[in-house]
Amino acid sequence: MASAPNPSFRPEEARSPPALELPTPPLSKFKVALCQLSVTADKNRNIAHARAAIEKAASEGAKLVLLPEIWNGPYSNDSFPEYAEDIEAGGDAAPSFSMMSEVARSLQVTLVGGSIAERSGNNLYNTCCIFGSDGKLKGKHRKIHLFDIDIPGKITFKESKTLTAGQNPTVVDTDVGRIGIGICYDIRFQELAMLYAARGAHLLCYPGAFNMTTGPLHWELLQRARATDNQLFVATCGPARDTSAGYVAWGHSTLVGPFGEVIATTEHEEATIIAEIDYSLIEQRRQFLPLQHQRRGDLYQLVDVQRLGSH
Ligand SMILES: NC(=O)CC(=O)C(=O)O
Repeated sequence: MASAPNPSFRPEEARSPPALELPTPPLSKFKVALCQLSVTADKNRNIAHARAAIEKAASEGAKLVLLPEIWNGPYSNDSFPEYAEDIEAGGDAAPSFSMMSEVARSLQVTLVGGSIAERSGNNLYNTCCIFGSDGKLKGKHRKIHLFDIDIPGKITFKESKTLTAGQNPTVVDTDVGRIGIGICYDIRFQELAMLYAARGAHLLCYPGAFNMTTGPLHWELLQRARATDNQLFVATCGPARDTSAGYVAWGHSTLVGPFGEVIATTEHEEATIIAEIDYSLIEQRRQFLPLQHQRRGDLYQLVDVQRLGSH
């Protein structure tokens, strides 16, 4: 049955929530590095290894470097407490954190530091630290959606056994644009990506370690969906696959452009992808396909509760 047109519909009021203007970043065309690292049980080795990968990426011209989810130790509930760092205390209590800050400053790169387990009081979080090219902490994203799944005969994992969920979406302004951050399972929640787009993000970064059951079906699909729906860049970075590990990661770190196109990707071995991001493509794609102006805000709305709360 055909429905009657909504007489109160005004296309110009239909964006939900009102999209912010895309800010002009200091750099709008630059190289990004996705460091798909091998991870062992030796934390000191992992830290030195990550540092060497960041240095190599910077020497090849990368201005933005991404690390994988949980890169300083094994991805397991048994390991999270052992490898966790007290980021607020810093220094010896946070050697991974200190290395990232120091290397970002000395190489003058923006660093989306994958994630590490963070200890804060009695809680543990799966936390991504984002450093500016001056080495200062620009933002800290605690994984909002914990990875609790049970696919019988395939994979059961409950991050909530040891981890606490973060409470805040994270958008940071950097030399290389406005970046929205999610960690792995966060990529499954389109509302978060839409919120970041509405807040003017150019790029969404998801450090992630999908697995051998969901990875083949969902990993690339979700990245391309987030990029296509929101018409922005999406970058992901996972650990290299270790088939002897308790949790076997899918790998396949990838950069996707605002038309849903895979710009660069890799398989499951250790690798660093260096690729170019050109933000002028965002405006171009949005002109070709003006989704922001065609949303039916009279029929559905995304509510940004943090922006509502601040008024
Ligand atoms: N490991 C994760 O957080 C997510 C994942 O593997 C999945 O969503 O599948």
